[in-house]
Amino acid sequence: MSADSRLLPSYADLSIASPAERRSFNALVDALRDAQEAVTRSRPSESAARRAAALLSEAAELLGEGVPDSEQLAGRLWDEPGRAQALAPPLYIDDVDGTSARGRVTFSRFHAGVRTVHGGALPLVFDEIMGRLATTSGKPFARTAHLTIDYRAGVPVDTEVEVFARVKRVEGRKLFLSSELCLDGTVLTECQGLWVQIREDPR
Ligand SMILES: CCCCC/C=C\C/C=C\C/C=C\C/C=C\CCCC(=O)SCCNC(=O)CCNC(=O)[C@H](O)C(C)(C)COP(=O)(O)OP(=O)(O)OC[C@H]1O[C@@H](n2cnc3c(N)ncnc32)[C@H](O)[C@@H]1OP(=O)(O)O
Repeated sequence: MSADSRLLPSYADLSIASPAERRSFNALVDALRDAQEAVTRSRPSESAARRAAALLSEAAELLGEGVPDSEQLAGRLWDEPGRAQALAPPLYIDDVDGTSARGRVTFSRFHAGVRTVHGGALPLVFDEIMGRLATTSGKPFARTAHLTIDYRAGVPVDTEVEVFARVKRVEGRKLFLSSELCLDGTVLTECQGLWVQIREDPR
């Protein structure tokens, strides 16, 4: 995937990894997501569960202790869905300008509560798209200060839904944003958020 700088936060650093390193790391994160989903969907025999656990442990051992967080790639591959970290659902951000953002996400059973998406998984997507909107187009680094979620209807798994976000108003360092997750034009979940631009960039 080629980076579109308009979609990236002002402080995004794409030079953190070479294209080959980015591709191979992203493939690893995809495989991790697949493993999360496969474990969630499975009801393995005792021996299959033990064998799968051994393979996953072997992968963790291969990766070792890791690097300091200032050098990790997870969460920093800005042009990859979900920034190449496996906690949040893979959000594709299609468009961001100074005042609005638009994306798509498909939740899977890994993120499900009872049949519909878990209420704790939805804020991951809102925080991600509003966080991106709060920090693109030359805006300084800002942190989430407050989120309010309204769950209007259950969000289905294995179904692509659209996510929209906009800046409602700016008061000094405070950015008030709103966002909603929609299926076929119906709002399923909505979120109001406050981002505060921090006084000093800690990174
Ligand atoms: C999903 C897993 C991801 C794993 C990723 C791995 C690696 C990542 C690597 C790089 C990632 C980089 C970017 C990530 C991109 C997106 C992430 C989304 C962003 C976040 O996920 S970030 C984490 C969660 N976030 C926090 O960790 C914030 C903790 N907190 C603070 O850091 C401070 O609290 C702060 C800075 C918020 C304010 O502190 P401060 O000292 O600068 O300002 P102060 O307190 O003076 O407030 C100034 C004015 O805001 C009002 N105000 C403040 N708080 C309010 C509240 N809660 N409700 C209502 N009003 C509030 C005051 O009332 C005052 O208003 P007024 O000026 O009118 O009086």
